[in-house]
Amino acid sequence: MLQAVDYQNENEMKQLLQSRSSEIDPEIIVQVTNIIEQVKSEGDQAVKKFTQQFDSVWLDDYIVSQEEIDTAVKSVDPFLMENFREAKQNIEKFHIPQKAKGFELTQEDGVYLGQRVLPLDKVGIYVPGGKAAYPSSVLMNVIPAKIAGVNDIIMVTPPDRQGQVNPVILAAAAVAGVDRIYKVGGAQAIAALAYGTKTIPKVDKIVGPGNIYVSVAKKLVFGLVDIDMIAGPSEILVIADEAVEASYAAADLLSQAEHDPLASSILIALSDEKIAAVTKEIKKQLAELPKKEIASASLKNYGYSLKVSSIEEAIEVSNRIAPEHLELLVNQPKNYLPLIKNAGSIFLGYDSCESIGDYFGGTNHVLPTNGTARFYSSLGVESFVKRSSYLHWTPEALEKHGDKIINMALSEGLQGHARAVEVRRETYE
Ligand SMILES: NC(=O)c1ccc[n+]([C@@H]2O[C@H](COP(=O)([O-])OP(=O)(O)OC[C@H]3O[C@@H](n4cnc5c(N)ncnc54)[C@H](O)[C@@H]3O)[C@@H](O)[C@H]2O)c1
Ligand SMILES: N[C@H](CO)Cc1c[nH]c[nH+]1
Ligand SMILES: [Zn+2]
Repeated sequence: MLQAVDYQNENEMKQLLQSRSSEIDPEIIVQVTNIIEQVKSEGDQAVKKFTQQFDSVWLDDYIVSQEEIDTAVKSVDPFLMENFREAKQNIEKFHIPQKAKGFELTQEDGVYLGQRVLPLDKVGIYVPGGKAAYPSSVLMNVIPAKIAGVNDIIMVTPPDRQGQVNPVILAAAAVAGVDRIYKVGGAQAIAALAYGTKTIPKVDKIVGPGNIYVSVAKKLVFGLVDIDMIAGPSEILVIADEAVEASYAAADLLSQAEHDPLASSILIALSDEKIAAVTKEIKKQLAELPKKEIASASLKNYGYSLKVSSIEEAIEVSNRIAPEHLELLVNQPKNYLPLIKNAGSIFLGYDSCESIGDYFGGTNHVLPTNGTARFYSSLGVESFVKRSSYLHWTPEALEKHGDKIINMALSEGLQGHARAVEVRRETYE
């Protein structure tokens, strides 16, 4: 159920670290490139053609109307609508302080220079269709964009065979404040957002998870537009001390395993007894899960247990793995926070299960996976802004420092750069 790994054995650790990184099938790259090229040249016609081919529905008009949104909102359980609104408030509270401010420096001789922080104008949000519709992901993607001040938030999501979008997704989009919604999914949706069609505007950045066709398309259009990250299957690493209830650790490991057969769940504990108790609990709880086939496939392939001799050692191992979610189910968890270097989001203490962060706590659940927490951060307000710098110089400053600029330009053989300073200085008398 959980494969035991000896973390002091370099080969076993290496295998654990590499176990899910896989090459992309070249045939998929060719197929997605072809879809992108056709959307680029044929626009809406190609979008409709691919929607018919892959989603089995022809749509003359693929804009979601206000009426469809209103009907969806009315159809959703009022308590769930309340939950969305309260979650929104919590997500806003956490994300508002992320707003970066610009600055300006004033120097001698009337020189000033500064940096502005500007929101992106248009952002495309991909919301997966398929079996698992996550309205919580709509909130997590849209709310930071709103706080950043993005002008136009455009959501794309595949239609079902009747040409409809899941009402819960539309309701979450209404709560979050999406500006427009289109019924299109897959690589054709990404291409439409990157190049624009008569119906869909070209955006500056595309965010949101999706299947392999969506991920490959995002990689291929990166550069023409920005993208957030390639969010892979979910991961959780639980560090359990001797005091934690085995049922807590087991439930939390299963909570991510139920997402995907490729999800990864790792338990690090201080004794064989604790590992055995958690494993026993996993078996018990698994039997009661509706998604038991997915969870057990995930645990079979990517479920691991490691025994260490201290919490500090557990954190060292976790830093090497750089998990998407790290739970510290230990006494006095905050004492260990300074030791954690690589983790997408950290959950501190026995009562802080990861699902709080998935839905309601306020932190973002769009997080780096597959070891990329070493260098990527979670989605946030900063994902939806850009920085722009400015500078003002005066004749006094150029008189004083012009020689240095000329000298540096000439050292690079760039006469033209030097000249731009010289022509000005020649006019100062
Ligand atoms: N990290 C997260 O927060 C998070 C949240 C939700 C979902 N996900 C992931 O997103 C993915 C959702 O996948 P999905 O398939 O259910 O929905 P999706 O919306 O990503 O993909 C559906 C689209 O794929 C396209 N497609 C399907 N088969 C194709 C084919 N053979 N060739 C070309 N295009 C094809 C279709 O156009 C269809 O509209 C899953 O991998 C899931 O784990 C991640
Ligand atoms: N845990 C997922 C990200 O890894 C996000 C999610 C959405 N709904 C439930 N969970
Ligand atoms: Zn989750």
